[in-house]
Amino acid sequence: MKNSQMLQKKTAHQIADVLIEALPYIQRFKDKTIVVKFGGNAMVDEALKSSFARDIVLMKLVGLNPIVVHGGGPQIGQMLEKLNIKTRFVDGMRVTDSETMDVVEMVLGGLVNKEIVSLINKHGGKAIGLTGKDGDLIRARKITQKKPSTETDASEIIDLGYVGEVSSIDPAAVDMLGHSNFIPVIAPIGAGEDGRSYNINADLVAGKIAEVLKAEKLILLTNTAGILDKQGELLTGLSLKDIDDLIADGTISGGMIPKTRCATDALKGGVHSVHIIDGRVDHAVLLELFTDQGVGTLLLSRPR
Ligand SMILES: Nc1ncnc2c1ncn2[C@@H]1O[C@H](COP(=O)(O)OP(=O)(O)O)[C@@H](O)[C@H]1O
Ligand SMILES: CC(=O)N[C@@H](CCC(=O)OP(=O)(O)O)C(=O)O
Repeated sequence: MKNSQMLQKKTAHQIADVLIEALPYIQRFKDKTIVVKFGGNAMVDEALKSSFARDIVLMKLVGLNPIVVHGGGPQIGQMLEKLNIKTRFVDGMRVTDSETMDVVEMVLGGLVNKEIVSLINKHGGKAIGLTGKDGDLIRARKITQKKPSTETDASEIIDLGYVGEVSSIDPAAVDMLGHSNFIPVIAPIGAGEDGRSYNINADLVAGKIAEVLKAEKLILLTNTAGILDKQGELLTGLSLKDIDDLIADGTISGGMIPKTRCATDALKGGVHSVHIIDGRVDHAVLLELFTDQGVGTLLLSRPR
């Protein structure tokens, strides 16, 4: 046999090995709901966006029920900059006045949502984009943030404007789509009791949706290898108690705070596992779901 033929044969066998490695995972997760949050920072590279979209299409084709929730923080930031509107964050939350809210709704519900929908469709899926307003999916309530150092001082309450948390989810629309041929793609905007739109951190929305849909897994893609310790080393497995300790000692900060808070809420609400994984890695979602190695940080309600 020629060298090139031998090489081809080896590659074919390697492909077969990979497929067989995936088989027990495909069987285990068949018909299970997997909520995947696609983060703004993991969303800036064209090739990665395309590999993400293909992962989602493959998940659906092999019988899983993927639900995509997306962010778009960097994209909102770019648009605000173009429009000369200043922006700032408090503990990972964007302070959102009425003008900023209009931009958030246009960018998340328009540009970003439709881009992801188009990419999934381009790769053979049938995605349907929703904001929390569609089908009355997400009701929001305004949140206020206290300055951590002066928790008892009422004058230190910071008004974040139109920033919300999820007050309720009506999963009917997502359930209907997910259990048919469609892949729901959700932008994190909620409707307030006052009829206004509220800007909700996408991780919080993903966590609540996972909880309400009784998802098997919640996968949060981000722009780091996972949760890192103070030396920058990846923490591969964490329990609820570990997370509390890491927030208290400042190891987890900034945008990682809402991410881990939503993870703990989801775990307490019955989601089996939460994975914080590196969205900068090609096919990160498939690696997590269908290979023995797993990637990133696995969060479980109790230590293993
Ligand atoms: N312990 C930690 N491990 C990893 N990242 C952390 C940690 N603490 C804070 N961060 C910050 O959190 C960021 C991820 O949050 P964020 O930027 O909101 O992500 P995304 O846009 O993907 O939702 C990381 O890029 C990092 O700067
Ligand atoms: C309240 C709040 O901060 N909302 C976020 C919503 C988008 C988001 O969460 O995007 P990422 O997942 O890309 O960070 C924002 O305005 O940036």
